[in-house]
Amino acid sequence: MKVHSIRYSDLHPVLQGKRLIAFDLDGTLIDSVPDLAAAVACALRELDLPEPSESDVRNWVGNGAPVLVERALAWALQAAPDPALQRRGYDAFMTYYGAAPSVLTTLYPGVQPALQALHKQGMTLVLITNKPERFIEPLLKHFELLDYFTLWVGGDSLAEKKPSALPLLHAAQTSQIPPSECVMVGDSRHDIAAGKAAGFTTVALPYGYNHGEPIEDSHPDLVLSSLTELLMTVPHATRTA
Ligand SMILES: O=C(O)COP(=O)(O)O
Ligand SMILES: [Mg+2]
Repeated sequence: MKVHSIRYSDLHPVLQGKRLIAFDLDGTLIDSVPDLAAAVACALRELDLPEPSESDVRNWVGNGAPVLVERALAWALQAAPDPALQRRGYDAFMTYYGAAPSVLTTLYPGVQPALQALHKQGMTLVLITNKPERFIEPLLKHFELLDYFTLWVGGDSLAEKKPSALPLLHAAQTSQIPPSECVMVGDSRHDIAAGKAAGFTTVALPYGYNHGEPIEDSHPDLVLSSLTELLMTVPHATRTA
């Protein structure tokens, strides 16, 4: 038996029979913590409170902006913030972050070519983040990714956010693709929990923000080291006798 020819498949086997891929944003496509941390620090300074470090903020990202601000205030006060202070902190954070959401933020390696290739393959790509909706479009535009996505959902777009299945089911339903043909790709336990609850296949990336825990603990279907592995070239040996 000898190897007659080699063909290369463009897609990872986990994408076999799949038509929709839902991507998380923070910690999956973009390393946004430097800008988030800068905005949190400015907001706390405005309230005459101590400023957390970037690595503190890294552990607080994942449950949306209100919870990020609440965690920062609780850290600074060593107690839960009252609603009035939470409101002031949130408003200040939103103003500072809105003014500079992509100054220090970078795209993770391989993201652009992976999205471009998946889009070219005819995959429906959607974005599901817990970040407030108003920041999504400017960020996708800044990184020239907007055209790859047919739909985006923010943490404040619907009645529930990840780990709820709701935003994922909304994306599947809007795209008229059954959950069994959908994949959730993300960096945090909330992405994996939401994906499982929605009946999506789950793919995790270990380089983002997961509250300091290994993403393997959430038991995703697959862990990849970068998005380019979704396009892993697999040699197929066609054998002849
Ligand atoms: O804003 C957050 O808390 C996290 O956003 P993500 O869902 O894109 O990771
Ligand atoms: Mg994330």
